Amino acid sequence: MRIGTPLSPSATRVMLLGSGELGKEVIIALQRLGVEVIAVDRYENAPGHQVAHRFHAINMADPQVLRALVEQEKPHLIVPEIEAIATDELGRIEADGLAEVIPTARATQLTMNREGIRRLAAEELGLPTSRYHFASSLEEMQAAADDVGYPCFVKPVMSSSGKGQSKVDSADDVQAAWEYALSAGRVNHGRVIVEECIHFDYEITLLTVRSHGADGNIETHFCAPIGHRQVKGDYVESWQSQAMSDAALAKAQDIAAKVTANLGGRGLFGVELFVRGDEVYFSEVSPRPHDTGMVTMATQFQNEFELHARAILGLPVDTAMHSTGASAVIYGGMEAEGIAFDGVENALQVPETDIRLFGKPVSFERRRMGVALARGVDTAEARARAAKAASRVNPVAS
Ligand SMILES: Nc1ncnc2c1ncn2[C@@H]1O[C@H](COP(=O)(O)OP(=O)(O)OP(=O)(O)O)[C@@H](O)[C@H]1O
Ligand SMILES: NCC(=O)N[C@@H]1O[C@H](COP(=O)([O-])[O-])[C@@H](O)[C@H]1O
Ligand SMILES: [Mg+2]
Repeated sequence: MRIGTPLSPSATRVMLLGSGELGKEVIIALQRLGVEVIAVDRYENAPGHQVAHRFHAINMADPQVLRALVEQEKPHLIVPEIEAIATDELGRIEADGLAEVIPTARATQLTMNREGIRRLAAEELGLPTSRYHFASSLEEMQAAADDVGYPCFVKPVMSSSGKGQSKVDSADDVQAAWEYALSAGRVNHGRVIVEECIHFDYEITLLTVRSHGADGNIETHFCAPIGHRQVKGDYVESWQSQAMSDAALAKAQDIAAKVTANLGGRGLFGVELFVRGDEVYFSEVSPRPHDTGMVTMATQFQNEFELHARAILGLPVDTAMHSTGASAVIYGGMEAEGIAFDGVENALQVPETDIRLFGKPVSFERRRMGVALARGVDTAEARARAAKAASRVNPVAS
């Protein structure tokens, strides 16, 4: 792959589909390697729009609109950053040789729908997962919940960041969970997954990189496991590395290697796993950088965004850590446009900390607007520092 001067005809051109906080960092990493980047999102002034060579605000779920933009911009690589994209059209774009989809169009199709990735993992690859059923009506969901038992989790088949997800404690809660899934899912698909609750000791994201080795063959590299805590299906803090038994780590890496090998292509994947004792359960996988992986901005020589950029460009990668660290989310805390933040100077008084404010133009109560990063001698110190720094950043209406 040739990397030329950006905007020159010989430069590698990359189109990000989705340009939130994760895409913004990928764009910066790509630009540092001399790549020309076009940032696309559903709204103007998305975080990645603010740092790209060019940007567009389009409905990425509309196949014709997506196709027209790809034909206009002629990217060499398309890098999906969210799930809500016309992935079937990505398949046609790839098949027609218009651009290469990262990691593959098939991977984006399988992972945008929980049914695709869950059936692949559990039924084709035989990986351990929670017991589950899919349901398309309240009656089917009731039967599914009764079968997997209570408590159980209900999620729309197309959703992320916990949207539309409920923990159902008893049969009395089933109807409310069905209605919530239908109303809050990303796309109203009328279909949900009902999952047995795994009573895990801890959960991890295993960042897994598929990249070219010196001999040109694809190699699989693992980052150290990232522990995290979720509230209502959305991450609030993460740390690296999560202590694990050798047996559990080996199982986690084996699961991650199998699922990413099947999805194929090059790039970084976030493999989500639940761990109980030495048992490891596959939960889901993002074929792209992961929100909990923002901690790698404090802990690794090459953070997850740089690893993704390098892997997709066919460059060497190094997943080593230099420090123990943690991340803690900064929320909008209000519904307002163009908010500002007080207290950054107090936050940065906490030793070995840093912050990233994403620059989202509109704030919601629970919208992730930034993240605090911290290092420490151990994960307890790093977590306490990250949480303290995050708590000192106060959103204010401007
Ligand atoms: N079967 C389960 N057993 C126990 N906990 C679960 C189960 N399913 C989900 N959870 C909890 O809810 C969290 C979010 O679930 P999941 O990752 O499926 O949602 P999501 O909407 O895809 O979120 P994201 O896009 O942020 O990954 C998990 O990280 C875990 O803490
Ligand atoms: N769990 C997936 C995830 O964290 N995705 C990240 O959040 C952005 C959307 O944020 P928004 O909903 O605030 O627009 C996405 O663009 C991506 O960066
Ligand atoms: Mg998840």
